[in-house]
Amino acid sequence: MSSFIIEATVVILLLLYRHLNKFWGYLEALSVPMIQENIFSVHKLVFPKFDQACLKKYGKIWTKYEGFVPHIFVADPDLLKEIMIKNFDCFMDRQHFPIGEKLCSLITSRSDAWHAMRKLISPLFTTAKVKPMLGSLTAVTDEFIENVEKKRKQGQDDTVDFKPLLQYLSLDAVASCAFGIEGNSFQKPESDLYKRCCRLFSDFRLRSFGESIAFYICSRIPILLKIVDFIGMSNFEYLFNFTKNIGYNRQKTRGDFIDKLNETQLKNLECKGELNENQIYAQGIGIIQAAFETTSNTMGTLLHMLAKHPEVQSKLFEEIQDVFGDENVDEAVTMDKLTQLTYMNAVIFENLRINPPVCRLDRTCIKDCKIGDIQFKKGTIIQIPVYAIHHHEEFYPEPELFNPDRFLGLSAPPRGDLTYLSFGAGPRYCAGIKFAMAEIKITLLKVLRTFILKDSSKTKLEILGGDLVRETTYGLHRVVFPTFDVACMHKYGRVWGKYEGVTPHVFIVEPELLKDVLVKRFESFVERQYFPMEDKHRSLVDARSDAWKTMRKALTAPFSPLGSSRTCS
Ligand code: HEM
Repeated sequence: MSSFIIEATVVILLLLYRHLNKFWGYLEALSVPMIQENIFSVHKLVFPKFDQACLKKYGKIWTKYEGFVPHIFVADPDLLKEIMIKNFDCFMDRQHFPIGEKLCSLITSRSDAWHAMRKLISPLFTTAKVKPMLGSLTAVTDEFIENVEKKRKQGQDDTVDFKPLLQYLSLDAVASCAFGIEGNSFQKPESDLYKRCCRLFSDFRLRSFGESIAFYICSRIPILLKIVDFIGMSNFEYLFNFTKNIGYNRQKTRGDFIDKLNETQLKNLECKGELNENQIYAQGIGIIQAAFETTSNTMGTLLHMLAKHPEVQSKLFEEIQDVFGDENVDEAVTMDKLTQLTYMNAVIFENLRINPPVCRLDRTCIKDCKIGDIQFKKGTIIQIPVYAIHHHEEFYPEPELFNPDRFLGLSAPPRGDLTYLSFGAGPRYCAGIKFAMAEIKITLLKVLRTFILKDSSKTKLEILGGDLVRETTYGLHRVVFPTFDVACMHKYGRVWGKYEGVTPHVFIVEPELLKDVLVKRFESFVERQYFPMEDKHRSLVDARSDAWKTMRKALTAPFSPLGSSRTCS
């Protein structure tokens, strides 16, 4: 008996040794740079910046072992095309986390389950499906604007921290459009739903040396991940029950995401379908996980970039005025109008290049496969350093420059060469892009019609370290000033008036009337607003009537008649 135990132990140890060593020497043989991981400082590591430094130092491919698992980092667009598109069947899955089949949504699903889930979810966020959601989106953005204004008044020096407000907005948008419920996040900012959504991301961050070490050990022995809950399983469980409850209690159909889940479950009961009940209602986790932080993060970084780049802000405002004129946005928003905002597309795409909310993508090799000189072994993780690719000089000259003109004329993000990866690539491309773009565009146009975003010493955007989902979280503070002119135009239309003391002032935005004042009837509006000063101090800028004519004639320098005010003579 005792010899049997010894033999069995030896066999088990040999099998374990063989299993753990199945990749022994694999990365070393690839003859590409291999890096060592500093396991003591993962909590301090800012992954996007670290990847950027690696790309610069090692070139477009580098590798490392995470425990016994080989990771290959690929920043080469041609190789990425092979992995993400041409050989998709060998690299279909994302990196696996042990969350169990019950809580597995489209995001975390693998192989056959992924096919069935994608078939279920893809048709739910097409342009035709997003159209009827525009009303709900505008209502949620109205509430957002009201709350920004409230916060601005409550705070000092017009500073508003946009981060939580944008999170409420994106949560309420998905709650109302997909789940058919009122999120009410602005009224109940500490709701369980909101807190769970935040924890989906914050629980996945390492904050200390101890957590770095614990995660290092647990990630090498996956069964421990189920005991030491690094993933935040209770958040997944909460969102699963949240979705199922809404599904079960739905009285009237609305043609939305929840109806689709219920419909699929009903068919399932009639004859067994490709997905079981758990897999169907787990999709709620995926939709919230995919929509919440990505969209709020994008809108936050966008507002940040616009505060830092007033020239882009003005150009965008002009485009919004061209498309919407003095129409009430709530009534005028249509998919067609949103499509006409082409400069806005370019601004959004450029912001997502500089600040991609998903800074790294990954794939697992599920079948041995050779591409070029590289033999990919089943079980290898492919890491795609999106942030580093987007900030690489070879792909984007002057990569740190915010230049929306790079994407002028594009109605969708570039998908040709794989140097632009904000929404991913290949068959696992983002399934909610149409919804995300509509939400971002409506928010932007409402913000810019109500406020002017200004930079201040408090304007801040930072990428937090130790983020294991590789999804960055930014702390955002901005200064906003509602502009009197913009607010009035919104309220009163293209012409309005006021008295300043006893002097009447007429404000004109109407282009035809402006043409009359500035050009056709120039003789009646030659002078700028009068400020008392001695005539001998008046230059061309403040000269009056005849004096102006004489000076203007004498000066040959180019001089534009554009001015902000004219006095009627
Ligand atoms: C600006 C906002 C968004 C960004 C930047 C974004 C980005 C991404 C990225 C990078 C991926 C991974 C793609 C890959 O692995 O190749 C992804 C996947 C996904 N996104 Fe989005 N997303 C956004 C908004 C949304 C919204 C609002 C929804 C839903 C309403 C959504 C639903 C999904 C789903 C379901 C997946 C998983 C697709 C699959 O695995 O087949 N996303 N998204």
